[in-house]
Amino acid sequence: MATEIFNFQALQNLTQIRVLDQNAAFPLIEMQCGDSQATVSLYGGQVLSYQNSRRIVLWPNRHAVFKTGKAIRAGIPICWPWFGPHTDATKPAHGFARTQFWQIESASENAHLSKLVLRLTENTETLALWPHHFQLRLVIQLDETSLKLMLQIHNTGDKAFEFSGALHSYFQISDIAAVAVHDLEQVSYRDQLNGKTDRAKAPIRFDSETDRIYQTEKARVTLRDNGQEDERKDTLPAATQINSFGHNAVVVWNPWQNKAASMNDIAPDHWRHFVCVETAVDPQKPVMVPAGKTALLGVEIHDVSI
Ligand SMILES: O=P(O)(O)OC[C@H]1O[C@H](O)[C@H](O)[C@@H](O)[C@@H]1O
Repeated sequence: MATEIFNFQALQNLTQIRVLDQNAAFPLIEMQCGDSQATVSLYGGQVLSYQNSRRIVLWPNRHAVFKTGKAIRAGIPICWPWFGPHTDATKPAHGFARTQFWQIESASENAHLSKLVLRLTENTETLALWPHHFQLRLVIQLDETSLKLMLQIHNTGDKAFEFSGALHSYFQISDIAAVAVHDLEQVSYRDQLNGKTDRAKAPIRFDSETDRIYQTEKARVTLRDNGQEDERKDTLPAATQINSFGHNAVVVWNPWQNKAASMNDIAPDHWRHFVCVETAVDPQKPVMVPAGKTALLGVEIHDVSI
């Protein structure tokens, strides 16, 4: 049954892309290419983990909660068709794409690339929350040096709709005190904690809760991690380049200790080991998609040497 719903047949004969357990309540797909590996959840249409030959790049969150109706806090949740709280408080924060089961549309592989395409179409639940017909396609491409996600947002209805949202990437870091986000200097941001608008000259460093919407269409943001060596002695200096497409904002978020303590899916102190740098469409500047047209929102992530 699950085979038909999720279309696991699309993975037949592939060796680099496989379903971990066809009968699991929350099916996971593993993708490999060379020494790179990613895990994808059909619930949420979500990359849950990504590592390259050198290190873990996306925060896999070993304490993530898998529960229908709740978003999985790990990897890259898809926030769509709105970002943040809805004006109608009965509707879920960050939309419904991250709490729906997606289907496999197609998959392919060669020695240099593993590619998985997931699909989500409107259904009675989504129509009750958002009265529009749509088809989302998430194209996930893993190669030896990068992970690329392209969300194709197709309006299959007969009138235009607007959306906001985010590819809400959680990056694994050695320690929040050891990282800096570069390339957003001089970009105006809205601070979600106090509603004020500001801009900064220096790269972003973290010493308290941070929740900012940077208003930018610039492609590149660099996350540098000085890799303070901890007791495990397994951290390295690293830099991740995050290239965004189709966005008009980049959100930078870390909940810090108190807020993290109120979340049942972040283990004590684990808030120190991730930072979110999100490829976003600002809810104050939604994107309009005319009937029959397609919009794109994408991110490509790779290491850069420092
Ligand atoms: O807990 P969630 O609903 O997944 O949201 C997690 C966070 O997402 C974004 O980064 C928002 O800017 C934050 O305000 C929010 O707290």
